[in-house]
Amino acid sequence: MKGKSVYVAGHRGMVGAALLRRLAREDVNLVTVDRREVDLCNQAAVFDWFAKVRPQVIFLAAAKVGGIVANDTLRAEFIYDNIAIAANVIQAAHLNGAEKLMFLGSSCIYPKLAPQPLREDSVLTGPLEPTNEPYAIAKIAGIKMAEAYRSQYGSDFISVMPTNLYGPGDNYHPELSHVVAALIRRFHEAKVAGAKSVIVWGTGTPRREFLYVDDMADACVHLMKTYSSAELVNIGTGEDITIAEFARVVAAIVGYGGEIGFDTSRPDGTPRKLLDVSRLAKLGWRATTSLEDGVRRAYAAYLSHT
Ligand SMILES: NC(=O)C1=CN([C@@H]2O[C@H](COP(=O)(O)OP(=O)(O)OC[C@H]3O[C@@H](n4cnc5c(N)ncnc54)[C@H](OP(=O)(O)O)[C@@H]3O)[C@@H](O)[C@H]2O)C=CC1
Ligand SMILES: C[C@H]1O[C@H](OP(=O)(O)OP(=O)(O)OC[C@H]2O[C@@H](n3cnc4c(=O)[nH]c(N)nc43)[C@H](O)[C@@H]2O)[C@@H](O)[C@@H](O)C1=O
Repeated sequence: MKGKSVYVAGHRGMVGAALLRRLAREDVNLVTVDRREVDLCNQAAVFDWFAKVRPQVIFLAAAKVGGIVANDTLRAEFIYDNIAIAANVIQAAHLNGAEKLMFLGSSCIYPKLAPQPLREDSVLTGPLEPTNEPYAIAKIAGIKMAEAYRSQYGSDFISVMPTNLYGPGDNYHPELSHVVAALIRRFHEAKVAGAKSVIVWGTGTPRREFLYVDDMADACVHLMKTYSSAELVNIGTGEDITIAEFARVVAAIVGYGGEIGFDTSRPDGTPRKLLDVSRLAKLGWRATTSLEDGVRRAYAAYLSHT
């Protein structure tokens, strides 16, 4: 990467912004472009911009992203936008001689009932979780594109599968966000209002693995520098927690002392999503931010923007 032009697609998003923070410590020429100038769903705009700028290294961290309800209700947008973004950027990278591209997938590409922890080779071995099937199918298309361009053209395109992420720059929308941001906001608002109880969606029994976004960015930069192969690489902590336990962690950090109830009319989604991170460990990287520290930092970032 040294001295190269490095394009972060999605630089205003949670992961993209963390990548910019991390890449500021590298000797690279950072390139970004605003969505109002180049809509990555627009093939002509993407092709024109790439032909002009010709970035050498690309982190593809732009996507239509959201929590379980966003995925389940905006199903057409999740499949269309994510297929279009992956197709346009990967093809433009190829046409303009990019030296390396990293595609960001997601742990939701693995079958709903795949053995845990989820190994990279379990992709396409069974049915997907219905709430996020459109998003997962689009992400699988991106993975398969990276693989196909590597095998047909010899392109150095790699794919990483992050677990559930959180941190500064997260989306705090009450309905459309992921669970970490949703609970930080809900517990904070309950504390401020002196509310007696807070409702958490679902049964509280699903298990999730959470990775702090600056750890995610560090893992991406590490792999961009050191990894060149068709096989996927999971990025996570290797540890998970039930949603009920997680809600208690957030409540304690926010300082909310009331009751916690569960709304079982809300979807649980995948019963468990824990990544097997042994490949990543062999490649020389592991997460360093504990869940408590990460949630503390995320809460501080939330407070500084409210
Ligand atoms: N958050 C998570 O828990 C997880 C995320 N991932 C993956 O990580 C990557 C980053 O996610 P995250 O940072 O959380 O998501 P965000 O929603 O925070 O950021 C997404 C970024 O993509 C940009 N974007 C979306 N659509 C377009 C478009 N049509 N044209 C140009 N830019 C566009 C957005 O631009 P703008 O800000 O201008 O709207 C934004 O900067 C994604 O690939 C996601 O699938 C994977 C697993 C878990
Ligand atoms: C990252 C990943 O994110 C999505 O999948 P998900 O893991 O199900 O994500 P989630 O964070 O929205 O929920 C995690 C768990 O938490 C529970 N939960 C409780 N209370 C709230 C709550 O208030 N909000 C939300 N969103 N969830 C809640 C919720 O019921 C579920 O059991 C994918 O669609 C896909 O986009 C993807 O890749």
